[in-house]
Amino acid sequence: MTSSGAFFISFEGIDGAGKSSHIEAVHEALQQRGHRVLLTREPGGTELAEQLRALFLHQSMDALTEALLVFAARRDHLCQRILPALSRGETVLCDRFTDATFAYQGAGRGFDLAVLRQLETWVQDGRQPDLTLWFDLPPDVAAARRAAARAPDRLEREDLAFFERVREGYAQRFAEQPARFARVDSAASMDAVRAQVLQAVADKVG
Ligand SMILES: Nc1ncnc2c1ncn2[C@@H]1O[C@H](COP(=O)(O)OP(=O)(O)OP(=O)(O)O)[C@@H](O)[C@H]1O
Ligand SMILES: Cc1cn([C@H]2C[C@H](O)[C@@H](COP(=O)(O)O)O2)c(=O)[nH]c1=O
Repeated sequence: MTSSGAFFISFEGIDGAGKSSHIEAVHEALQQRGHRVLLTREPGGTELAEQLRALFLHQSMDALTEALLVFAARRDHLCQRILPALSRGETVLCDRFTDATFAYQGAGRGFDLAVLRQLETWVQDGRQPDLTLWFDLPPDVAAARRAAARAPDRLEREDLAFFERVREGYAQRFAEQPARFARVDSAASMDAVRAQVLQAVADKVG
């Protein structure tokens, strides 16, 4: 929590795990409790970062380029939107943040974690979410949900083994920083997932 009483909450998980389906419920619950809320996403959230997102999702590139693009987008997003919102006392709900980079580029692509840690330090200067909701779901279930919902983008065309590694990457971050994370069993029904999510937010925000 910042000195102004605002919270920074991130939503994480493999593609199709259910983040987007529940972020709006958190938004509404916090607004009903009187919070002013910034709802945003990564990569994205600013004009520049949204342009980087379009490149990231649709152009092929190597893992270092992926990492540099998402951290460049993150730097702009943090400086232009997230930090100013927190300073104004707004609570920030962010659909993905740096745990995604460790999970996708680190665990998924096998990119050097030490380099990612260095980039994380330069770009964020110690700033981490106050709470990270990790929507955890087996990759085969997530793939079936995605297939029923939409056409895949570049990352979503990766195979199940890739998403197993990404899931393991999230589990690793969870193990390293348990106080920051709440694991959500995303295999449960929509209503049961929403209840877990709202409880985790209430436990943190009060
Ligand atoms: N608990 C659930 N039970 C059944 N279906 C679900 C559940 N949660 C989400 N879904 C469905 O799964 C699909 C993917 O969900 P959603 O778009 O919220 O995932 P996501 O984590 O935001 O994915 P991405 O990160 O790739 O955008 C949607 O069609 C959604 O309706
Ligand atoms: C922040 C971030 C994201 N990604 C990947 C994860 C997803 O496949 C896409 C974003 O799409 P979504 O529908 O908004 O979830 O980008 C990544 O690989 N690395 C990152 O740091």
